[in-house]
Order: sequence, then C-alpha cells, then structure tokens
Amino acid sequence: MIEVQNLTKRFGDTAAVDDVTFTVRPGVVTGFLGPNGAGKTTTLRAVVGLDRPTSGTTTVNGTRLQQHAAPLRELGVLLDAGNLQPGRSARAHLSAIAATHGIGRRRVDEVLELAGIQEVARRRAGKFSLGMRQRLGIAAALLGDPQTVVLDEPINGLDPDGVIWVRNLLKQLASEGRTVFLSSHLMTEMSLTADHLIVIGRGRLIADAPLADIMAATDQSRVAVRTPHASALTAALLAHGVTVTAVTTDRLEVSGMDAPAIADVAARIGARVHALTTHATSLEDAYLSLTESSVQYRASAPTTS
Ligand SMILES: Nc1ncnc2c1ncn2[C@@H]1O[C@H](COP(=O)(O)OP(=O)(O)OP(=O)(O)O)[C@@H](O)[C@H]1O
Repeated sequence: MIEVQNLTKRFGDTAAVDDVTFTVRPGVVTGFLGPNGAGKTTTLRAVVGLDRPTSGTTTVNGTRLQQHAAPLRELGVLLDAGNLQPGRSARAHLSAIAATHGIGRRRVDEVLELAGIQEVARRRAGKFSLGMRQRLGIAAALLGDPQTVVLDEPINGLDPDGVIWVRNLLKQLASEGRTVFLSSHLMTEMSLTADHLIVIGRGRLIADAPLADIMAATDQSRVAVRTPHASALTAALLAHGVTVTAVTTDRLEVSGMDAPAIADVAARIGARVHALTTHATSLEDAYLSLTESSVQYRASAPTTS
C-alpha cells in the first residue's frame, strides 16, 4: 500500500505537486496519468524517497520508506531505466544491487529469467537497446520480491512482446496481493492494464476512481453512419434531440443515440443505411475530457490553407 497525504513539493515559486492525497491499494493495478508537467515524476520521486516533500507525507506499506530496514524488500522501483553503469554486465548490475540487501545469486538468476534477459546476462548493459534496459530495470525492481512496485513508464521502448509481458506481469503481481503503481502516457495500454486510475493535472488531484467509473462518466461513444439519404436522416435524428455531424455528403457522426435506435429511425423514414459503426469511448477520450483545463503545454491546432 502507498499512502500519499497532503503532499506538496515546490521548486522555487512552482508548486510541482500541490496538496495531493491518495492511496494506492494492494491487489489491483493502479495507473498514474497526467499531462506533461502535471507532477507525476515529482510525486513518484517523493514516494520512493528520492525527494523530500515541502510538506505532507508518503508511506509505503504503512511506514516511511526511510524507516524500512530493507527497502528493496518493501518497494521495487523503476524510475529511469537508463540509470546504470554501461560497462557492467546485466548480471553484475543486478548482483551489485542484490549485495546491498544480502540477496543471493539464485534470486538474481530468477529475475533475469523472469525478465527474459538471461541469454544476454553477460553482455554489457551499455550495449542494451532501450527495451532490454527496461527489462533489466524491471528485473532490478523485482529483486527484493517486494510487496509494492512503482514503475515510471515501464513499457517505453518495448516491442509488442515486451508490452504484453509487462501487462501480464503487472496483473500477476497484483493478483498475488501486491501493490502495483505505474505511470504511462500510452492510453490504450493503460486501459488494458490498470484497474484503477489516479489522474493529476497542474500538481492537483483530478480523479481517483476505478477505470470503469472514469470511462462511464465520460460517455462520448458515437456512431458513424453511411447513408445515401444523409439530409433526410439528419433531420429525423435532430428531431430526437441527438447531435449529428455531417462528415461527408454520405457520412454522419451521431452521438446521443445507439446504433439500433438510429437504424429504427432510418427504417421509419425509409432512409437506406449502408453502414453503422459504433465507436466506444476510449480512455483517451475520457482522459482528455478530464484533463482539458489542466493541460499546460498544448500544441495549437494545425491551420489549413
Ligand atoms: N528539479 C526541478 N527543479 C525545478 N522544477 C522542477 C524540477 N522537477 C520538476 N520540476 C517542475 O515541476 C513540474 C512537474 O514536473 P514533473 O516532472 O513532476 O511532471 P510529470 O507529470 O512527470 O511530467 P512528464 O509527463 O512530462 O514527465 C514541472 O513544471 C517541472 O518543470
């Protein structure tokens, strides 16, 4: 369990994190989302003891991290996969970390195998691809068989196999009753992996809820309609109070009514329909609507000439 209580972290005049309180519970995968500069890394650095908060507290498994006798056994961390000595082999890297906690060679072999890098264990980590470094970083995070894991962007640079591996690994860790907290900018992957989401923007908490609730609260599902009778169907649909957008002369986008109901309206007025395609709300839609007012760095829309 991770408990963040009234966490504030200032850098000069900037409040990178501003009075944030949340709990990350065991047994589920919790995703941490927010626009660039929202304060995610600052929060994670405070949680893992790398930064001292300006005010507020963070605890891991009920205790301040500094007070744990063997922190690696409590908390596994992946914050910066590039942070390793390039001349060392993967095995030497893990062995050096293991030695600080009296963790034996057998566990080093176990995590090398778990991360799928035992074949390259003797190669210099400096020669590793980003994906292999990520795997090595995750192996290091799991060395102490920790009850809680914190991973910042763990799927960066991974190939599709690697992405699926991380997804299954995190779900497995959660199903064993561990606390799993990860940040990622990759919405589709987050929606496939996380059960619960914590969202921050401009240093403040925006949402702390199950993924399903966040998706349900932003029902932006829409139906694409292909019809040679677009104007007659538009008029009939508008009479039902739904929103209709003409995409091309024979394509409409409808929100506020599901596909069967649209088909019924079309049948009643004798409008032929060639295709009806439902686009469900994506986590990206839900996320954008949640963070709309808290995006600090938004690119302006491209202009068309
Ligand atoms: N060491 C630092 N010194 C000064 N300002 C900092 C420092 N670290 C972070 N900040 C500022 O704090 C704010 C939050 O940054 P943070 O890196 O925590 O955001 P983030 O959500 O992790 O962003 P990203 O998604 O881009 O990684 C930003 O305005 C950033 O410029």
